[in-house]
Parts: sequence; structure tokens; C-alpha cells
Amino acid sequence: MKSSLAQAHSWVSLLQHYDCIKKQHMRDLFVTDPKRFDKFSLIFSNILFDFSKNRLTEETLKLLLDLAHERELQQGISRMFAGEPINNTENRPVLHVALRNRANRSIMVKGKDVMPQVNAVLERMRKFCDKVHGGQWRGFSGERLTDIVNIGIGGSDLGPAMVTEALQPYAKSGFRVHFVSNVDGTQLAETLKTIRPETALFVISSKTFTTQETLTNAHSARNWFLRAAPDDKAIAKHFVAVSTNRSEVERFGIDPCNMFEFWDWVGGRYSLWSAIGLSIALYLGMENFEQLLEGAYEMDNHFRETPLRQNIPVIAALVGIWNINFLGAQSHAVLPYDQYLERFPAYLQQLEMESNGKHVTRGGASVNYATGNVIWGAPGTNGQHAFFQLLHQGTPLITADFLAPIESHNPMGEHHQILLSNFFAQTEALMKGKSEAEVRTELEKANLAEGEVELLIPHKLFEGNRPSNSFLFSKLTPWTLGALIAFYEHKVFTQGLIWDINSFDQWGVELGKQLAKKILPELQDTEEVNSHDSSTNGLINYYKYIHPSPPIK
Ligand SMILES: O=P(O)(O)OC[C@H]1O[C@](O)(CO)[C@@H](O)[C@@H]1O
Repeated sequence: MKSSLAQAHSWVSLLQHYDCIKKQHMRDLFVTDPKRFDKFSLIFSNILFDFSKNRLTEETLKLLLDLAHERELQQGISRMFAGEPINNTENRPVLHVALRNRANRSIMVKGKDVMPQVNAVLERMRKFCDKVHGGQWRGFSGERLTDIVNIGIGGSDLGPAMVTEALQPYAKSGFRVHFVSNVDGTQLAETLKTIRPETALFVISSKTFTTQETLTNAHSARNWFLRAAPDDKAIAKHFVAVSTNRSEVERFGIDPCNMFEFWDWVGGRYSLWSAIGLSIALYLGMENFEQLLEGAYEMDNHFRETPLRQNIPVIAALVGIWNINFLGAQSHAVLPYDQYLERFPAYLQQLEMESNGKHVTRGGASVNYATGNVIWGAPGTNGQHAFFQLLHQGTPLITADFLAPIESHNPMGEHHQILLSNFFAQTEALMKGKSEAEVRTELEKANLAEGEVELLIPHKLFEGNRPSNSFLFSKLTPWTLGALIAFYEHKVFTQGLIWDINSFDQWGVELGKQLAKKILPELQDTEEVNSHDSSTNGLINYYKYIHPSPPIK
């Protein structure tokens, strides 16, 4: 039986160790150890992971690895891969790894190997994609389909939206992909303006097929479509579903023959590898979707088999725990120096924050340590001209992941070297900072008026010592993206296990949904609302009063 985290020996040792090293500056750590980069960087296939620009030493790492052992990480990894019901509040296994189990080893759930059904759905996806791409599957007018519209939200949107954006250079020619997630009618309306019903394929993606936003968008899309279609039968050519819920799919009016199945052991935010990836496969071709699976599979093997000290997701997770629980970082920026990865931070927001934004342990006790942190970010050089000021000189400690490809898909003059020079410079600046002596020397050369040097010194000073990780990979290919996503999934798993929280449920999204269901009918009559607190009543009644119909009495 594991003790509670705050009482773990290694945790207590880490606290004491933090006290000893908290005043150390990374600048000095680099000066005193010329081999620091070699010691604190790891390579997985074409991906280099450099974590040397963190405020840690060999001793820190040793203690963090002790923590991982004490928390029985290796046993936890084995339990996940073996299909044990580690999602304890929903009594489900967590088997996104089965979806990319390219070796096809048996994975048993309730005494049954899940691999035959995984392979069967992949085969159906392949056949469907081939028909759409080959023009055997056409719209009601006989025209080829050209526009894939994915209607889904959360995990049924963010993964496919991010991957299709990231892998645009691999897109099948003649196909466009669109994503509608927001129940704000604007997103659907603007999308519908750009497509024709004759050539549109709607992929309604929802694990539960009960999600209000998705079902509302799907009904409106179907109404729009039926205004142009000759009859209801045309729906079969233009609407397919991806879900675990056959009866709701049928109730919506999609023939189960046009449903691509997945299973309750796939968490929504871990589902892009399942049939939820159908929009990816349609846009990029099944062979590229499988390359994505291959990259993730190789990362899975690395995570399962590599000793913890060389294990990239494990080390990244431990460094994150060091930064969050000992250094006090509450915010983590994801900074891709690759325009194709623009949506990567938004994807990771759900992966990390929905997984590890938890306040109780797996057993239900309140945690007395931080779990999870705020994930955000934007493409690197744009961020430099927007929010990097706060990263360099602001008061909160914000850690960051910098990601960049060595080779661009769009080589153009010096662009890529300029981009990379900024990538390298920013991590160096965050680490090193600029000392008072350096600022003074610079200012004294500038021939300033008396007093100006002293005034400017504090403003131009950079304390540095701000932690970051760097990821350099050869090129953003489907394989590499698959490996990178799986890397983050396993980092999240490792942190959740050490924090003793369930990373695979999401009860925190329920309360808002329940209250919205109660409020919706209140917006649809003319009665004044009094059932809430005065703020909520006031807001609702103001809306009802201002809104032209129906007017409040
Ligand atoms: O795929 P579904 O069932 O429509 O759910 C969409 C999303 O809603 C959530 O359940 C809660 O936001 C996510 O976990 C999930 O990815």
C-alpha cells in the first residue's frame, strides 16, 4: 500500500533538496558542468528532448526517480497496457494504446481480446476512405465528395482538428476538411457558406452521441442538407457517425451501416487514434493515418520498455512535477516554432487539463499538493511579440515547452533559419537572463544622459533562471506527430499516477452542463426568473428583457 504523496520518503527528500538548491542559478550550473546538455537530454528516434534548461541537478533527478519508484510507476504502466480498469470512478480500462497496437498483441478486456474489433474498424475505415477517394462513394447528385465536415466537440474535435491542420502537406488533393464544434451557430453558418450539399460529407463524431453542442449542430446541418437533397435517402450518402452509442446514432437517423464504432475504454481526449480519426484518414489518406498510429506505437514501446532514467515521457513528467510541486509553477506554455502546430496548445489543453485538473486522490481524499497546471500557448515568434514579456520579466514562474522541426515543409530563403535562431535564442535568454553588470556595460556604451543608466538598469535586467524544455525533430511527419502526441499522453499518465489522481474521468465538466439544461427552458418563456442567485437571475432577466421575443411580462 502506497503512503500518501506528501508523506512519501522521496517527496520529503525532494522538499529538503529544494531548500538546498533553490538559490542556484542555471547559468552557474551550465558554467560548472560543460557536459550538462549531454547529461540532461535524450533522443528518441528523430526527436531530441533537451531538459537541461531546468533548475535541477543529478541529485534532483535521482530523487525524482526515487519518487517514481516509490509511487510504483512501472507497475502502473503495466496495469494500463494490460487493460486493468485503472479508470476507477467509471470502472473502465484505459486502452488508447490498443488502438495503435501495431504488433497486434492480445489485449484482454473482460476475458476478450479487443484487437479483432480494433482491426475490423480500421479495415472499415480503410474501405470507406478508398471509396470516397476513388470516387466510388459519391453524393446524391452523382458528384464526387470534396468537403469533409467533422461535427464534434472536445476530444471528438480537438485531435482531428489539430492533426489535419498539422499535416496539411500530406492532404489528399481535391479534399478540404472543416470542423464545427461550437454550439454558437456562427461556426456552422460560416462553414456552410463555403460548401455545397452535393459534395459535402458530414462526419458526426461523438462518443456518447448525446452531447448537446454536437447534436444541435448535427441537426442543423441535416436540416440545411435536406433543403437541397431530393429526399431523406440522400442522408445515407452524406452523413456518417463515429460513436460508441449505436441506438442514439440510429435515433438521429444515421444508418448503423454508416457508423464507425469505438468503445467505452477509449477516453474522449485519447480518441483520435480510434474511428474518431476518420476525418483525419479521409483528409490525409489511411496510409498517413496509419503512420500516425505507428509513431504513437513506437512511443508506447519506448514508454513501456525503457528504463525510467532514459524514458522521455517519464523524465518530462518528473521535471514537470519538480517545477509544479517544488518550484511552484502554475502555468506552462507550449510554444511550437512550426505554424502547422498552431492548434497543438489547444489540443494539449484538453489532454492535460481535463486529465489532471483534479482535487481528490483516486480514493477520494482531498489532495494537499498541486495537480495539473494551466496549459496555453501559441506559435513561437508570434508569442514573442505578444506575451513573452511576461515569460521573461513577469512575476509568475511560467515553464515552457519549445518545439521545432529541423527541416521545414516550406523552405523559403532564410525563413527557417530565422525561425530556428529565435527558438534557440529564447530558451537561452530564459535560462541565462542578463545580469546587472551586463546591462550596465551595454548602457555605458550608449552615451546616455546622467541618471539614465541607473534608471534603466532594473528595467533592462533579466533575472533568467526560467525553466524550459526543447524538442527538436527532423520534420513534422505523420509518424513524428503520432510519437509527439503519445509522448504527451504518457507524460500526463505519469504525473496523474504520481499525484494519485484519476487522469481518465472528467466529472468537473458536469455541473455546468446540468445547470445549462435547467436554464435553457427558462429562456424560452416570458416569466421572470427567481430560482437562482441574484447575479444569475439578474443576467437571465436582463437577457429576457432586452431580447426582442418573447418579451418579459
Ligand atoms: O464525444 P462526446 O461524447 O460528444 O464528448 C465530447 C467531449 O465532452 C467531454 O465529455 C466533456 O467536455 C469530453 O471529455 C469529450 O471529449
